[in-house]
Amino acid sequence: MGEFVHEEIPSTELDRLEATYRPLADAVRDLLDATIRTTVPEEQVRAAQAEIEALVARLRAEQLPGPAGVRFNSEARAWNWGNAVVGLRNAVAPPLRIVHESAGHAWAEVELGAPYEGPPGLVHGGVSAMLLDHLMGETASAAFTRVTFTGTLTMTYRRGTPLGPLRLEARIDREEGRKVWVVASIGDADGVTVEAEGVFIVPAWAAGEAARG
Ligand SMILES: CCCCCCCCCC(=O)SCCNC(=O)CCNC(=O)[C@H](O)C(C)(C)COP(=O)(O)OP(=O)(O)OC[C@H]1O[C@@H](n2cnc3c(N)ncnc32)[C@H](O)[C@@H]1OP(=O)(O)O
Repeated sequence: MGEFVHEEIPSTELDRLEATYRPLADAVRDLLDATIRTTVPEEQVRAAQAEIEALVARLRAEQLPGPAGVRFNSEARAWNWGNAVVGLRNAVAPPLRIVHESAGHAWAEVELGAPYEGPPGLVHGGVSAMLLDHLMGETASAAFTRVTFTGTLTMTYRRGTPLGPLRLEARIDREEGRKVWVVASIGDADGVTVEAEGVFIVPAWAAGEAARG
């Protein structure tokens, strides 16, 4: 596993960098959607592909050796720009903007479009699980006061989740030692579509205990 890296970038500088990268990722998100939905003639597709390949080469002129990782500074600011769910620089991430209502209760509102489709017009079940997994993990981590990893995640798909505006909600149900049970849901305007229950675990290494053999 990679590490949580301490990197001393001042928060004001992070704000500036985020203002630089957010519109870039938003433009690439739009590109994902356009790639799925375009009906322009074939020669236009080939011309667009060549321009995209040139842009990729320009961006790759200087880049990190691997994934973005999770970083934090001494001002208690953490950033995970590549994260699959909340990553500001990850065009695959919606990205989810999570509100920590209190330690142990979080929610997010998101609009999912064509890149998240599974059954026609509906959110892919794996995408629902991915979004809830992350929201539940952050919730179990009690607004970043501890590290938890998903141990077991159980999904119940009550009805199809339509693409479009959705609300996700998660709460800590109970705790026992290093185990944290979290319940969560996704809903549309007509009510709940997906429910989830998960056991999130503060790993032995993060709790300062020796892992059991
Ligand atoms: C602050 C940052 C916030 C960011 C939030 C991000 C959210 C993202 C959520 C994720 O997607 S995390 C990635 C997916 N999950 C993983 O990759 C986890 C991989 N597995 C592990 O790292 C370890 O197996 C794990 C941390 C889950 C447990 O390792 P430990 O060595 O700490 O467990 P240990 O064997 O000591 O067991 C501790 C307790 O947990 C129980 N347990 C262990 N593994 C379990 C499991 N998989 N499911 C349910 N319970 C489990 C175990 O029975 C025991 O219960 P008891 O205390 O009652 O005896």
